[in-house]
Amino acid sequence: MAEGPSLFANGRPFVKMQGLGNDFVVFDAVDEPLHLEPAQVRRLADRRFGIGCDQLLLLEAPRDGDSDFHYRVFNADGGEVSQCGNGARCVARLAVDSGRIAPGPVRLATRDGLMVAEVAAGGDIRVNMGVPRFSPKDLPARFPDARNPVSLPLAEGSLDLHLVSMGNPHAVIRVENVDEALVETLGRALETHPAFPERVNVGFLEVLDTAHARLRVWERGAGETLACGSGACAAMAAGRRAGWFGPEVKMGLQGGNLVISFESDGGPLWMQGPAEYVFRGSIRL
Ligand SMILES: N[C@H](CCC[C@H](N)C(=O)O)C(=O)O
Repeated sequence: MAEGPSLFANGRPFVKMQGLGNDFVVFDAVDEPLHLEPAQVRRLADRRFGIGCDQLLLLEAPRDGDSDFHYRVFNADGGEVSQCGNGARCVARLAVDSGRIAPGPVRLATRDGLMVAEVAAGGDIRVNMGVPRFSPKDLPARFPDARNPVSLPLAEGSLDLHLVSMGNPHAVIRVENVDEALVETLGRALETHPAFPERVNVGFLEVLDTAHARLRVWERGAGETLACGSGACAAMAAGRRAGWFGPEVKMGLQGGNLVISFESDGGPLWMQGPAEYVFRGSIRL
């Protein structure tokens, strides 16, 4: 089919990828740096006027000797953030397939720290998501004291919020049944609550047993997604700290399952799950 030469000439190549339905537009900016304004990110993420995604990811050249790549995350609302777990699996897959590095672990540096990803048996990707942090100031979150969970007064009662930072802020709420959780109503209200100066991702966690749970996440800057990798890690960390979980949990999200495990008590969290290509293309920015 004739491509309509002028329409696609000089477009910037991109790859569309997804992890359990959390979807991404990925630009490989290792050899050719790319600067995007928030308005450009919003348009690229728009499912009618752009390509469409929950987050836009940049794979960049390393900025230090301790990493193979620098990894940047932008939410659909155009804001740059410091972590995206499902996205880390996708850029790790792209990095391995790009042939730029020898087979083996991929060291991804973010604004918040270093993550190591590797291809697991069966083709999934495993990512060391680092050590979860529980001090409200790490999110940041402003509450009268450093207690965690915090009880947030609402018109119809109060909510226990389990606060976790995975490099990005999460508030986890335990619910009896995720299918009946008020994900949009509460998610939207909490995302922009003044207690969270940088806003917050809101997880709704249904504990099935010490090794199984279900989770829905209202994501900062993207709304409810089919899966949230850092949200699954935050929910596991909160549940482990509260005594609900053992050292490994199969976390059931709308888009599928992630396996989240602690390497040791107080140690880093590992997240394992799929990372898939959807299509590639080019677009004039
Ligand atoms: N909305 C998140 C970023 C993406 C997180 C999610 N897609 C994941 O897989 O971790 C935030 O603002 O921190």
